[in-house]
Amino acid sequence: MIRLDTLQDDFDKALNRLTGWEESMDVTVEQRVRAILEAVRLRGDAAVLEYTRQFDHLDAGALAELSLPAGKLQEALEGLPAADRDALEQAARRIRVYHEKQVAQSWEYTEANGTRLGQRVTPLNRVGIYVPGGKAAYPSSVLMNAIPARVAGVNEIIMVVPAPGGQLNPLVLAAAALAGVDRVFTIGGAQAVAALAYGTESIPAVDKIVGPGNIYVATAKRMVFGRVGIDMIAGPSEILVISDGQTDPDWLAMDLLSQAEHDEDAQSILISWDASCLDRVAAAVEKLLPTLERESIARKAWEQRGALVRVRDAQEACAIADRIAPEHLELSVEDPDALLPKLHNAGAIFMGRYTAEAIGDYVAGPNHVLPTAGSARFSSPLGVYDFQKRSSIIFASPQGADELGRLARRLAEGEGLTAHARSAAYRVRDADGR
Ligand SMILES: NC(=O)c1ccc[n+]([C@@H]2O[C@H](COP(=O)([O-])OP(=O)(O)OC[C@H]3O[C@@H](n4cnc5c(N)ncnc54)[C@H](O)[C@@H]3O)[C@@H](O)[C@H]2O)c1
Ligand SMILES: N[C@H](CO)Cc1c[nH]c[nH+]1
Ligand SMILES: [Zn+2]
Repeated sequence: MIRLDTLQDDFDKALNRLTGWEESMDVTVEQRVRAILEAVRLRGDAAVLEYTRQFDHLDAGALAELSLPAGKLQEALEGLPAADRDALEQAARRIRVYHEKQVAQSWEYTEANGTRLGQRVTPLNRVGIYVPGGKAAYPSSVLMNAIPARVAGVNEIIMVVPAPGGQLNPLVLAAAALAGVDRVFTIGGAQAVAALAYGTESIPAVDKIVGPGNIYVATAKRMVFGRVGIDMIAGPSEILVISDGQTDPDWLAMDLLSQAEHDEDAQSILISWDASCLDRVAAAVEKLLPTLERESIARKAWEQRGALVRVRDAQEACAIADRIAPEHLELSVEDPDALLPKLHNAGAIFMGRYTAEAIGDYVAGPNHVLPTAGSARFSSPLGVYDFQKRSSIIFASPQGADELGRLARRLAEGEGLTAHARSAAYRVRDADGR
């Protein structure tokens, strides 16, 4: 963990070192991912099987063996303890209700000359959803990925999830049944992203890949963008807490650790203008770390990428948070609404002391697939809009063709594009279509 103070001389440099980790990222990650993508592109199923053996210690003779039949998903749902099923169903319902508000509708308007202009919204045809599974199982990510896709009306949802050593949490399968996933392959990492992007003998290429993952997954998605759509860079988790020093330090420490326990690459930052708050939370983190099941992951993340930042006031805290653009931003202060107008860059904002980031991870309703690594400056949470696309609609009446054709011809001539000018002019009354 690093301690920073905005009053120190090298504050800017230190903050950049802390958060600009993509630039300092081991170049071998990029090289390794590139090699995996290329192997899958050229050798399809065989390469996917090799990497699955290597990274997930899962041996299969053919990729078909890594495809889960729908019956198995339903069986998992029916076999859940009642309390688990109830929690999953309540989460699914809340996520669906929230996302239904995001549905965009087609629209159209008509001009006086009969020209009609509009935008047609249609769902994507086939999407790939990545559900992480290397260090932990994420049934919640199944719901967060698949429900907005279903709400948008996507035709086919193909899910990939690694099953290290062949182990798969039944909640993951049950969530897939509940959310209406069409096909599941137990593959993960860059090889799964490549299979979805390029297609293999057994896995059809998709139109877009969405979902969170570790640095290998996030890098692979970035590299296949263009060949397929992607939602965003949703890499290792991040939390930034702004505290006024009045929240129980154990609460704050556990909020920081909740994201640290995801991954050694996760990031947890606390910002406060109350120096004693930083000390109390630092002590609470040390006290609570040994109580975690995933202590070693959380400790590594806290040691490598954790930070306690002292600022002069709330205004400065917001300016720094905006600069970091964290995935999750907790405003653990008396009046979070007063800070909101000063904040622009964050995947999700958790308002007030009682709003633990963890409820957003599971049940609040908004999506937990969120931009990381500063990409909240230009990306949004995963949503129904990621699964819808828009086509412009243009209908010209004879009178509209006449009026707009004259203008278009003029502008086309200005560009020296004769065919454009004549194409428009053919529909202009009394024009000779020169
Ligand atoms: N930003 C978000 O919205 C969000 C949401 C949920 C989870 N997450 C993040 O998702 C991640 C989940 O990570 P995970 O590791 O548990 O699961 P994962 O499924 O993302 O990664 C596991 C895969 O990584 C690949 N891999 C591991 N080591 C490798 C190596 N040395 N070389 C090449 N490939 C390798 C393997 O193929 C393996 O199948 C965490 O970082 C978590 O913080 C982010
Ligand atoms: N915090 C993660 C997003 O960074 C989502 C998650 C799923 N399960 C627990 N947490
Ligand atoms: Zn989490």
